[in-house]
Parts: sequence; C-alpha cells; structure tokens
Amino acid sequence: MATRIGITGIAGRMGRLLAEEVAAAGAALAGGTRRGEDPAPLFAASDVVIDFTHATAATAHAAAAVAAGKPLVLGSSGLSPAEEAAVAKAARQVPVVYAANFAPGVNLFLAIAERMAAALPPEQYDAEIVEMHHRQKVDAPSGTAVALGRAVARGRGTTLEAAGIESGRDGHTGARGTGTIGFAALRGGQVVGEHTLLFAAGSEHIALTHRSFDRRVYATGAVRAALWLQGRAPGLYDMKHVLGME
Ligand SMILES: NC(=O)C1=CN([C@@H]2O[C@H](COP(=O)(O)OP(=O)(O)OC[C@H]3O[C@@H](n4cnc5c(N)ncnc54)[C@H](OP(=O)(O)O)[C@@H]3O)[C@@H](O)[C@H]2O)C=CC1
Ligand SMILES: O=C(O)C1=N[C@H](C(=O)O)C[C@H](O)C1
Repeated sequence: MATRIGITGIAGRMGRLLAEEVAAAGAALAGGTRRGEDPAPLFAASDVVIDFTHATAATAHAAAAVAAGKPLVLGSSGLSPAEEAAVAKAARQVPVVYAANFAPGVNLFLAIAERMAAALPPEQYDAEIVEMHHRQKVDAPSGTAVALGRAVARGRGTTLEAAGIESGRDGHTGARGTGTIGFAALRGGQVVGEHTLLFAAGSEHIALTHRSFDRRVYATGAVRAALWLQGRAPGLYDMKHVLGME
C-alpha cells in the first residue's frame, strides 16, 4: 500500500508543490490542512505528515504527531528556542526530520562550511552570511542562514550563541567583534533562496554561494524525507541523515 502523506498548510507555496511531489513519488495524499484547522484528523489519516507552515505552528503540529503516534517532517523556519525544544521533546516519542533546507546542495554546503570554519582561524577570518529571498518571506535571517552560522560555530568548536551574532548592522555599531558571525538578509522580488558564506581576512576572501532556482527542490527533498521516516525509531533527524551524509 502506498505511504499516506498528509500536508499541513497545503494551500501555501510549499504546500501546493508538496502535494504534486507526493503524487510524483507514487505516495498517496492523505489530505491537508489550512490555517486555523484542527490538525488531529489529518495526523490520524496519515502515515507521515509534512509541515511547511509557520514557526508558531510547530509546537502544535509536533504535539499532534505525538498524540497520533505519527512521524513528522518539519521545514518551517524561524523557530524560537522554546519551539525548537518542543520539537526535540516530541522527537523522543516519534521520529522527526527537522531541516532548515531540504535541497541536497545546501546540505553539502553545511558540511563544507563546518570544515572551512575549522581550517580558518577566527582571529584572522571574519565569517559573514548573506541571504536573499522573495519579498513574501516573513522571517530573517533565514533558517538556512542560521544553520550555516551554527555550522561555522561548530567548526570553530563553539556555539552560535557563544560566538556572538552580528545581525542587521545599522547606525553606530562599533567595530566588528573578533570571532562573531555576521548575518545580512536581503528581501526582494521572487528570489527562491540564495545563501553566501564569506570568510574575509586582511589579504584574502573566500566565499561559497548556493542558489535555488525552483522551490520544488525543497518539496522533492521533504517527500524523500517522509518516505525515509517510515519504520524509523523515534529521534530528531536532519536532512544529512536522509541523504546518508552522516
Ligand atoms: N526547510 C526548507 O527547505 C524550506 C522551508 N520553508 C519554510 O516553510 C514555511 C512556509 O513557506 P511558504 O510555503 O513559502 O509559505 P506560505 O506563506 O506560502 O505558506 C504557508 C502556509 O501555511 C499556512 N499557515 C500559516 N500559519 C499557520 C499556522 N499558524 N498554522 C497552520 N497553518 C499556517 C498558511 O495559511 P494561509 O494561506 O491561511 O496564510 C499557508 O497555507 C516557511 O517557514 C519557510 O521559511 C520554505 C521553503 C523551504
Ligand atoms: O521561505 C523560504 O522561501 C525559504 N525558507 C528556508 C529558510 O528559511 O532557509 C529555506 C529556503 O531558503 C527557502
């Protein structure tokens, strides 16, 4: 029997593409919800649910996954520490793939970012992350930019919070802090998603850029993650697990 996949926020930009990719993968669309609807019936009718809606919905959707005993693929960005903690708690009872970006190239980028950061001393190389997205995006910096920042911090043997964040500089900011990680977010037009990680030293710069031209790449990855979750033990997984990049 085909895997039944449910989609929260099915009328959204990602929701519509996810429905197409469920069919393309030979799975069955169990149904979808719109904003304000009770997610419980969808979780009950699904083998796995994919959630690309909004950060503020993540806690309720994680709770619905636990109540129904169903795996969850979570792609929403901009989650607060409390919302991420709620997802991690749910993942003790059901398997969850939570990824900032479901594009394979970005997940390779994250791995390379960590290695670059480990090789380039923070006293000499300032790490700056620049992202650009479509004018409708409601959170900044993007989830992917935050994931890149976390990868750089990991490579440097620290955390993003401990390294220090310089985001959205404006006015009399003072000089850049050594070892901090900088973020800049651009919004305009219909840019699907662009991320650049720059290491800037006195005598050289090295930059890596990823560009998505079609958000279908995220939908394909999320459906792949949903199918990969079938039969998994409870736990908090990432796209690198789905792609076998661990
Ligand atoms: N991890 C990844 O690879 C990717 C992540 N994303 C993330 O996915 C999310 C959705 O993006 P996108 O599809 O472009 O956004 P859209 O605004 O196009 O779609 C979001 C959908 O979710 C619904 N929704 C909004 N808030 C809630 C809520 N509180 N509860 C239930 N449903 C809700 C909306 O309903 P309504 O229409 O009524 O507002 C809408 O149908 C964003 O957080 C985005 O950053 C996007 C692409 C890739
Ligand atoms: O909102 C988007 O569109 C995207 N959101 C994700 C993010 O915040 O990183 C992934 C991708 O960049 C598109």
